[in-house]
Amino acid sequence: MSSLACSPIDRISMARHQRWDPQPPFTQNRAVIAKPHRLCDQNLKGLHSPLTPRLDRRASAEASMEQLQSGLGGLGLTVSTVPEKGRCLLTTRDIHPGEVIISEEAYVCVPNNSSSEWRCEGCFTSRNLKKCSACHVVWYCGSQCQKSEWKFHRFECDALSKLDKERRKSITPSIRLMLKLYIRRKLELENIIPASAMSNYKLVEALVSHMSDIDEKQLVMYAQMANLVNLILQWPDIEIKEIAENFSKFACNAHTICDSELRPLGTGLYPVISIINHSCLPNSVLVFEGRSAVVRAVQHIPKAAEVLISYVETARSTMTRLKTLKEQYLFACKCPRCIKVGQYDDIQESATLEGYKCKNNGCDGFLLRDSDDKGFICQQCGLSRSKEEIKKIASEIKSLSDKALMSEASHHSQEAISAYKKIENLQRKLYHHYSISLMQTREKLLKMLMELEDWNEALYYCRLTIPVYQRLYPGFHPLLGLQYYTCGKLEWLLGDTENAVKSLTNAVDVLRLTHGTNTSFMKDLLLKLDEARAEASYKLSSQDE
Ligand SMILES: C[S@@+](CC[C@H](N)C(=O)[O-])C[C@H]1O[C@@H](n2cnc3c(N)ncnc32)[C@H](O)[C@@H]1O
Repeated sequence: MSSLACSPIDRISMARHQRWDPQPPFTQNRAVIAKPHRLCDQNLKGLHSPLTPRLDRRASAEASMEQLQSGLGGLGLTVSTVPEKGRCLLTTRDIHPGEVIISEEAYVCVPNNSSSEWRCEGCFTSRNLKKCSACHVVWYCGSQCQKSEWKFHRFECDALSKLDKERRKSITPSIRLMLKLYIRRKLELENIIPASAMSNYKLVEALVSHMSDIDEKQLVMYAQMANLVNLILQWPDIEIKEIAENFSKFACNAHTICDSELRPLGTGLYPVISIINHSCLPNSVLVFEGRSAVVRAVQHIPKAAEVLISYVETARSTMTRLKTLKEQYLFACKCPRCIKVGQYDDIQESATLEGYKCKNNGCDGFLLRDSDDKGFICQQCGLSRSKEEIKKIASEIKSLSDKALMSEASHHSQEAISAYKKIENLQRKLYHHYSISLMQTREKLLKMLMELEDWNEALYYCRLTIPVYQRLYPGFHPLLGLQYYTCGKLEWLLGDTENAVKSLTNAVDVLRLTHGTNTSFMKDLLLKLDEARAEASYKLSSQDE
């Protein structure tokens, strides 16, 4: 009773392994603003100073805040302000694990299209696409999506169609998100799209921009991008300075929209969910159902507690997380994990995740630099490893990585796999078995082997990653649930029903909290678990007979 109705490759997640891309848009990560090409003159004057506050603007902001509070009140939530963090979202009731805290439609969103990948403007699918025949920038899967987007695209299409071919090529998703933001504002002002308590331009105005904290280089980039937006729209009532500030808002407030398996699809602005602050030990998780953002509790959240999600990959050393948060979100995290920076436990954890292993294969210790910086000493057995030996292995890994990347680029999968296997071998000698780098290589192999439908080998590498996932993502983390799911699907496919039941059960235990149970993704998982259970009991009863 196998469920092999569709091809196995469809049944197994792959692209979420993209999360290790050096430029993440990964899951809860915020959007990365892509640099536009070939831009016109800059206008930096006064960009550092805040926009002139007007009295009427302040009054209407206060009114908008009151409406927001009443909208949130119905959900058992409230907005407050805390020193050092700014606004924050608090609960006014107990929230149970798995409960939806808030869900929000995108105020504006765009697919992350590039020169090599396109998605439908409406539903983000990459199948059966047709280009807009007027602007040649936007794609649709059919007339339904085209119709639903038309009220926005009407204006955008008109503006984009006037650009020459070269300039159209410089239209990045970030530029399009900004165009759509101004179009949405216009539609709201003209009452074509009604503003509501939980969805209006005032909420965008209230977002943090950090304009006075960002460096000159970044400002220049935002000014260039703002110029381009201004040039495209040519509307008299928008200021370059305000557009630049909105780009800065995107950088610390926009979210990467992902599918259920956390594969990035697009970028969206969710002004209410953007009130939620960060913790490296979050009590909630943000997932997407289509273009809607959904925040679910992953633990019990008592009344009057702050709702917290993670903006960054939590499976990183404290130093790495702090650096990323500072660079991208401009704050120093003081969450319960980050305040431990420099303490012995934290040093041990960082050295395990990102450092080297003991030379003695039987030893589980972690290594720290010796006092004269000539090498590293195992903190458990005292054995030392020289810098030269480490450098030698690291340089072998580097040249193999170059080779693997070249093979991948030229679609020589077998060559790439063989190079990655060699890398994995060397990394096992170099890094601790909980190392993130080693896990990334195994993820890479898992993904490539699944593409080649080598299920046995894929399962081998998948199983190796599970203990690392369990350590890196304690509690209820969607990535842990998804890894169990991949493992369960491979086991089921290979006829290892007993283990498939265990892995799929583990997946359900995590994912029902992070993803709920109503989506087609979850219904599919629950169905697979039922089928695996039925097959396992059938096998058992056949053995008894
Ligand atoms: C998406 S906004 C969150 C809402 C924001 N506090 C506000 O007032 O609108 C992200 C910004 O909030 C602040 N923030 C978020 N989490 C924080 C934390 N744990 N500690 C300090 N500041 C934080 C930082 O300024 C960050 O750039």
